[in-house]
Amino acid sequence: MGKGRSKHKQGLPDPIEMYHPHLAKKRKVDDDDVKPSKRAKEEKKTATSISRARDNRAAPKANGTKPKPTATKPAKKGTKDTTSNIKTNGKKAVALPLDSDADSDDEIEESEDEEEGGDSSTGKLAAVDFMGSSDDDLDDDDEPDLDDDSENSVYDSGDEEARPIFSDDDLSGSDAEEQLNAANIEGLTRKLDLQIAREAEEAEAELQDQIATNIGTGEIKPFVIGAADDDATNATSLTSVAPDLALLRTRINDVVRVLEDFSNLCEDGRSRADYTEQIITDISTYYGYNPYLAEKLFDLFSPSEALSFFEANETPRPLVIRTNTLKTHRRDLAQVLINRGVTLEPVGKWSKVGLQIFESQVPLGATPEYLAGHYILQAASSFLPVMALAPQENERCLDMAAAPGGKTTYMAALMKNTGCVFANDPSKARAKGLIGNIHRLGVRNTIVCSYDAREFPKVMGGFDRVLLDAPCSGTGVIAKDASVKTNKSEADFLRLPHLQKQLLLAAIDSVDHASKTGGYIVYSTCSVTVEENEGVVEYALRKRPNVRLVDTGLTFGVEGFVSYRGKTFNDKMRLTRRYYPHKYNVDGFFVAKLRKVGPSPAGSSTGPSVSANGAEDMVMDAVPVGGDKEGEEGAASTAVESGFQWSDDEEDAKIIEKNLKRQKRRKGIDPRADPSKAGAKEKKSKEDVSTAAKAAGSKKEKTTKAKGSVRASSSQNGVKKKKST
Ligand SMILES: C[S@@+](CC[C@H](N)C(=O)[O-])C[C@H]1O[C@@H](n2cnc3c(N)ncnc32)[C@H](O)[C@@H]1O
Repeated sequence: MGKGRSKHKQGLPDPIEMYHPHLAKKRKVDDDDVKPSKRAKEEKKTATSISRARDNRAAPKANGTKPKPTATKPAKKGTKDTTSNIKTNGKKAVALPLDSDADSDDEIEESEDEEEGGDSSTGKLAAVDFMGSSDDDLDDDDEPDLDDDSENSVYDSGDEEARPIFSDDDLSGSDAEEQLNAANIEGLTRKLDLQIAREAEEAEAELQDQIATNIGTGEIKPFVIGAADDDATNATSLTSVAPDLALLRTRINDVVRVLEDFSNLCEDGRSRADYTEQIITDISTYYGYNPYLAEKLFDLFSPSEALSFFEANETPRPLVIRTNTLKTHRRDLAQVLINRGVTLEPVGKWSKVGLQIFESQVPLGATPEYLAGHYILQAASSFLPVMALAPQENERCLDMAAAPGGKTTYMAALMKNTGCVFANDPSKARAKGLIGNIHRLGVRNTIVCSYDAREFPKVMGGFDRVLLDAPCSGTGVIAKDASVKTNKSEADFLRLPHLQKQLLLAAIDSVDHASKTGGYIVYSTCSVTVEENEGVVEYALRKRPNVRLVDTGLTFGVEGFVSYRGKTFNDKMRLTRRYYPHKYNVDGFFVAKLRKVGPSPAGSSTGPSVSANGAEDMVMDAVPVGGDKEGEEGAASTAVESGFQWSDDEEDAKIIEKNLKRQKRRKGIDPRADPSKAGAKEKKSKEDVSTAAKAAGSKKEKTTKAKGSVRASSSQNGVKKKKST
């Protein structure tokens, strides 16, 4: 487990270098250069190897070919300290910076800091000792390690110093001088040989580089489009069923270069659109995307950054676990897992609960600690919306789309099992996983319910904070689910934003603007498209003038778009945060935080006027699981030609109505049948919700009762609810 995974730390990264074929190739030469361990020992380790390691680290990915990319392997960020299973971070001290962050939002973590002694240096030393103490049976050096760090190590094991080849102590008098000369000559000759060999290698690599990319001194223009047009066979070979991937890759690189220096490199008579069209065709063939999605994703970035994004989607993100602070401390968990043969390191300074796993001798989903709920396997980026939400103790919070509960259980942990979390998910199958996680992790302040969240304001409101981690197209998690490449069509990018907009309005309407401690809504998706993110937030800002965008409080992330392809968004959209795999080595994600400053407009707290059974069908279709052929056809009729489009309310309504009718027909229900019958079904469906949700009441009149149950739940936890509900 963990082998072959990227070893780059997640989150706030070292400076990112965008993909560049030359650099990549050069870097490969450098990498090869340092490979023979003999040479590594001969050369002085310190300054040179540090700078080389840094260079490597700054280039998380490079040129690659499919299906087995020949890419330079992502350089390892950390150096494995052979005295423990903790990775160092290119620093001399092996200290595990556990919980060294000054800010603290949770008592357990604070107490950890206190335990470490207040003095940060002491704390670090303690951590060193702690890690060192567990080294005896942890040395996995015997294990053939594909990801052996030694190549890129900044330091070898421990603090072992680089020893000079010649030591004064070994030599004396003229004998010594002779020996010295002989040794010197031998040493110098060897050094010279190595240097010559290296130069020859570099020259060869450069030559290959030039041949592959037609770069030369920059005077030769890539002849990419004409080449394909003129030579039908060549064109076919690049785009046919079995395309020549190496050639395709070369052409992609060349077109990127042209697009980034268009006035100098374009062929006569060729427009930017010609090149763009070419590269999108090539990218979809090379990486296996449908052309619609390839274009949509390509448009988000500069050409070279787009290539980095597509490339990053070809490799998995590191495995991360979140410490369940309801049951343990990260330091303790780390130690136990290290003892089990897990190589890990804190996920980054930005999180006090995440551990990034590099290697494991045991299945992490089946350790006693896992079963006891000491941790949950959770992608690093999915910590972020909860951190932005920052739920407080004793608050009443709603997780609108909660299954399988990674975020719900994190919320409960931050609230220290006080107050109340309503965890909602309309998919009963997925809700089972949610309930399982809640039990395993020892969460006691959460009520599970199963509504179409668009109905939530009708069911109950007055929450201090609402998290809407919306169903989405999953364009941020393509590395995890490659089916997204082919099964997301234009129809999905119409249908999903409609649903997301309605869900966001419902989230806003469920919040108590007068909350003493909160009044916040966090909207997140694991998608990077603008329609599902800024587009949805913009719509909500327009429809609900009683909300404002506020700072997410997250310490890293790219600013959201304030304008995109001719559409201008609210100026505050820059407060939203985007996360990209190629930039932070995390899943693609979007996080926006809103504050409700006044009551929602009268009559606004309703979702679409649909029956519950119809709504549930809609919900199921909205869950990101493959393309719905029927849906595609239906929505395609309203689609506009361009790759990027905005829909209005009228369009929303039409699409929803169409979908509902179709779903009813599929179920054998006449869509024109008497709605009162649908009402009967609605009643039945509502009877199905979990017992806890029933207590909350499925009708508005029952809201007061539901709130009573919330109070009961809170007091069960021995906590007095501050705020009157
Ligand atoms: C991105 S997943 C949520 C992941 C979850 N927040 C977590 O961290 O484990 C989106 C969820 O939205 C749910 N969903 C789909 N349509 C919905 C709707 N209309 N109302 C509420 N939830 C919905 C899906 O069942 C799915 O579980």
